[in-house]
Amino acid sequence: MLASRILIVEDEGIIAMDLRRQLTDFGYEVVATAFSGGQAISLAKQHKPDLVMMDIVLKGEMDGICAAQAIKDALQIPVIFLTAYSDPATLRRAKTTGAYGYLIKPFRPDELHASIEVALYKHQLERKLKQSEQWFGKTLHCISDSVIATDAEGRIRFMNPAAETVVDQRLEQVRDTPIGNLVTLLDESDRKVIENPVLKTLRNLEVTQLDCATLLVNQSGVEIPVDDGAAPILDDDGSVLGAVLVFRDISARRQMENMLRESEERFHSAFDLAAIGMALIALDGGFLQVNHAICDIFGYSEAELLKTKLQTLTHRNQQGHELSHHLKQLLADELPTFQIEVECFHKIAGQLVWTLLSASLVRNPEGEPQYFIVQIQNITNRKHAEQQLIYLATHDPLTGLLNREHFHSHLTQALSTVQRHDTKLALLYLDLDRFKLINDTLGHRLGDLLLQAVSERLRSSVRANDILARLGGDEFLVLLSDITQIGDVARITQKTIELLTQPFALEGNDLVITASVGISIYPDDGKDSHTLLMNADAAMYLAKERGKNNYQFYTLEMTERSMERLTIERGLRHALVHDELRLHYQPQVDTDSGLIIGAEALLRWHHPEWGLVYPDRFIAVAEETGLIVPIGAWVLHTACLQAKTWLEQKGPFKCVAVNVSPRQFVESNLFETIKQTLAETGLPPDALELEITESAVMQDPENTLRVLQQLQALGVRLSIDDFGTGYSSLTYLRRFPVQSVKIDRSFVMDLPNDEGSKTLVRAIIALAHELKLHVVAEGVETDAQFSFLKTQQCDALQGYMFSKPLEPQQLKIGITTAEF
Ligand SMILES: Nc1nc2c(ncn2[C@@H]2O[C@H](COP(=O)(O)O[C@H]3[C@@H](O)[C@H](n4cnc5c(=O)[nH]c(N)nc54)O[C@@H]3COP(=O)(O)O)[C@@H](O)[C@H]2O)c(=O)[nH]1
Repeated sequence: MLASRILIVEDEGIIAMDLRRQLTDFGYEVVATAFSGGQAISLAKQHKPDLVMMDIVLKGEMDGICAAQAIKDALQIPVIFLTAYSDPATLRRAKTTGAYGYLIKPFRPDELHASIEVALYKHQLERKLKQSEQWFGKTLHCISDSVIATDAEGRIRFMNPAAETVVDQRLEQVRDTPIGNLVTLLDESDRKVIENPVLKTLRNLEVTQLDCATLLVNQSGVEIPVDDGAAPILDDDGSVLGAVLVFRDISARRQMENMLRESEERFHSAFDLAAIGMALIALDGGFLQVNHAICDIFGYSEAELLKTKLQTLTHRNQQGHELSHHLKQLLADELPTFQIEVECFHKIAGQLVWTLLSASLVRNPEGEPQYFIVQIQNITNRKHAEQQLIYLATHDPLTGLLNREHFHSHLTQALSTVQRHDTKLALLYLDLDRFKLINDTLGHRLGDLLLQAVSERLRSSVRANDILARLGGDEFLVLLSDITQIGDVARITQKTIELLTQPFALEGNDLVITASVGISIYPDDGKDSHTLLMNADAAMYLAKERGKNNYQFYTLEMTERSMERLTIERGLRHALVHDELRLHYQPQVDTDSGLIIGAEALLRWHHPEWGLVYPDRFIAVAEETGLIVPIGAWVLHTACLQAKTWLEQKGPFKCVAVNVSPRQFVESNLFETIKQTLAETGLPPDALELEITESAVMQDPENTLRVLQQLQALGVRLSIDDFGTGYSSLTYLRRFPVQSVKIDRSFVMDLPNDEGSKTLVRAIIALAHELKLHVVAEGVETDAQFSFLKTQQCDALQGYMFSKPLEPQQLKIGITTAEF
């Protein structure tokens, strides 16, 4: 332990030396000896001793008392006076310096030692006390709680800055005033004045805590909510020194509490009155709190729902599993919130409710999950509307069968399944025969009813897992799955065709219809939906070509035919634009005079690579694709222009015959086209003869009749081509306004040897003449045929015997058969 350091102030050298010796003997360190007051002050500043031993009477102007005062003020170093004087005046002066000892010379060494030790101990105690006071003072200065201390009479002795702010007074202004004068306390509930807790504490010497909501009215009259309490300050012996009042401005806390309460109220009213369902749900799924809307959604009362768990209401389908998964993610803090559409059970058994469910998790301040907040909206109507839209987008509205697009996705799906199971699929492409005829003659309403009835029959003819679709018009698709034997496909198809041929009784009509079916098999005829569909279509075309009302399996040749058809279609489009079409003319000669009285315009295609292409190769494609309409218009215009030049030669030439295909009747405004062509070319109407086949008439008799009547009124001549090949020729001869019939080449071919042909040709000519119709025989190749036809008084003849079809400049009008 270090020796205490002492400064001696003594102007008598011997005494000073003696004192130094004594002090050293006691174990103190004498830092210096001063001989005057001034020297004492400067040495004290220099050495900062623990104690000063100060003589009172010193040489010089400053005595020891003044020097001690200066040292205490500047350095707070304790001083012990050493003096030979003990008169009251000196003692009084010495006392005012707060001296730590007063030794009267001469003093004993043990007296000196004891005085020094007491002084040093006392100073040390004081210093610690001061430090402690400073520490507490600073603390009180910094804390946000208000502290007011009073003496035992309740007079204010201390106030920290926080208290000064609340009461709106400085300590200096209110020191020693009774605490009751400084603050007034009110009970917030009844606004009655409450006794200051300090006074109660001083009376009872107990801690007083105010338990009511208290308002402190400060010096400015401002009311501040506080929570406060007072405690007595007791001396070690238990005597009361005063009391301390501690209070806190709780305005901010109140504000927070109010905000929280309001927010809770808002939440509760929002919760209860919300138009959408809201619920607080426990972590195990049990409903903790529900509002009216959620009860309405599920049909349960609040009490019933509170006994229920969310998982018992939700469907155990994929969305139900997703919901459970998302709730777990919320618990694991992997999601902040989520929204999901879930199908739920209504209280009414069997009734399902579609809901949009949003959920988030509430955690306590420690982060532990408490409960879920769930919002539930009833979206059943929207879902039904969506389902309706999906249905409309995927189904044919007339028959309720799948539409083309949706069938495609079903087919693709079926293909991927069948690929895994290594089985076969059969795709049936079914087209009703002559449906158009029914539609046009009996009206679209009946046509629609027929399509619906056909759909029903198709439904009844396939198994539940087979897929049916309507492609549009009168085309249907059937996908037969799990095929093991191709024979089964044939049987099912035949059964379906037969089923469709049973009459349909619709609105008093017994309608008979047939169907042509093309079949493609997976994987033999294609491995993807597009190829299978294309090939079934090709097979269906063959079924049509083979007389309709039958089915055909796809073969490779069909693809070749399809490719050919496609190539021709493309080529024809090109030909139209690039002027590759030509007309050749085959003369028609008067049987009696042998003069050329007309010519049939026959279409040729001068293909840049293929050379001359005959119509047998492309007319069918032109008809199928509708290209016959623009091509036919071109033929009409070209033939009329040519006929006009021949007419102008003033010879026997009467008219040009132009073939008109069935589709021109159906798809173009044929009458207008012809009328305009005649007007543009200047050809008289009766110099134009239109050759229409019986099939054209049969496809749409009503419409054809109407157009023919218009054309007749215009003055155009009409001829039935290929006469005799159709089955209702005679009927139509009577009904239609034709001027001419053309005996088909197939009857002329076997003349005059074949008795049947002879009989038929004879009958046709007789009948036609009976009806005042002009008769032309085509395909006349031999003299024998010519002689027979001449004998039968056939009016005109056409055939290779006279001329093959020629380019227009080769045809010499006015020459006789003899000159060919
Ligand atoms: N819609 C349209 N059809 C047209 C048009 N041009 C022709 N066609 C039709 O194409 C079919 C084939 O015609 P084509 O190859 O020109 O054959 C015609 C004659 O060349 C052929 N014919 C004439 N005389 C004889 C003969 O003595 N022997 C024999 N083997 N063939 C002969 O007959 C065809 C004319 O037949 P038809 O029309 O029935 O009078 C054909 O069906 C044409 O109609 C067109 O512009 N539009």
